[in-house]
Amino acid sequence: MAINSDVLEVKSMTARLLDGKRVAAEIRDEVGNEVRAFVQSGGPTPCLTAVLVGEDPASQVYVRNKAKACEKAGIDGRTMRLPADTTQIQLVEVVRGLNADPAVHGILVQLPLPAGGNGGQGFNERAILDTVDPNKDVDAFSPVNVGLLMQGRPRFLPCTPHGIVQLLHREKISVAGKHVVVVGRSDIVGKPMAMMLAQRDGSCGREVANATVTIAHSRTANLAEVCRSADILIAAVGVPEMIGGDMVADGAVVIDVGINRVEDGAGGYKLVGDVNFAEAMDKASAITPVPGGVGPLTIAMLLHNTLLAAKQS
Ligand SMILES: Nc1nc(=O)c2c([nH]1)NC[C@@H]1CN(c3ccc(C(=O)N[C@@H](CCC(=O)O)C(=O)O)cc3)C=[N+]21
Ligand SMILES: [Mg+2]
Repeated sequence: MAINSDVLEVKSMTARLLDGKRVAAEIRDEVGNEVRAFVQSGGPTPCLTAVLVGEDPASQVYVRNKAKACEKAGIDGRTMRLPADTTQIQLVEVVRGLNADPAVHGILVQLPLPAGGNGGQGFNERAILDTVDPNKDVDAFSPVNVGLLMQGRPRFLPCTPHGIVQLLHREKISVAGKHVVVVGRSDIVGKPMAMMLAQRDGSCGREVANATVTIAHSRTANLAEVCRSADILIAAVGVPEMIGGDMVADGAVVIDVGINRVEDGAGGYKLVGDVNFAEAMDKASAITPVPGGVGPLTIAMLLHNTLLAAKQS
């Protein structure tokens, strides 16, 4: 008997893979070209300084990746390594020193700060981030930059949400009029992401705007149902594979922001997202992988912001 797909009603589809790694490489090349042109025209070599407190293995990997990416783009990428027993006052002083250094255009305090830091008391993270000069705040974490973003006149766009905007734009996925569900309400991803996609015009990056946005979180009632109502589902919760196939509508676009290190059963670890990839793959029309999705875009947009900071200095 001939197989007639209309009759069989083929339910399972395989999603298009959104190759964040490739798009990030494209953006890094563009930034590299702009850096060269800027320096050739007499501008200073853009300089990003990451402050790394303690020896968290994941943070070491990220900071090393940032330094490598800077170098390739012609950006002076520096890392200040401070011991885990650095005090709050010392860390604030380090940030003030970087604020005052005209050779430094971008400052990034790598998070999380070590839990037992500041002589066992833990750091006041907010106070440290608030110390970063808003003109050098390439993470866009400072209250001034969050406020400017909220008002639709951003100075810097936060790197992870901006990376997602770039990915959607370059993959020609329109958000206008669509229902976007952002799962997670962090200051770093969830909150700014929702704001950026809902804005009226292109102020927060390209033509990615005018979405109808729902922010869902751990206290959302009927979370699976809310997620299933999304045309575009953005998962930023930090819980490994929390978003199952039952939470994804047929044909939805799935953006997985999670970077979770879980044991691989062979004594090592592997990276998984917040989305159950295999399950979501059968439902979604397009999906980002982990690794190779949103993570590399975050770094590419950090380079972009560092160039912007140098140009504005
Ligand atoms: N002040 C500050 N700014 C940040 O932007 C910041 C931070 N602190 N703390 C940690 C998070 C996390 N983050 C990532 C960046 C790149 C990858 C990345 O490149 N991921 C690769 C895999 C890397 C790996 O092998 O671990 C990928 O997804 O393909 C992941 C995560 C930036 N963060
Ligand atoms: Mg999936």
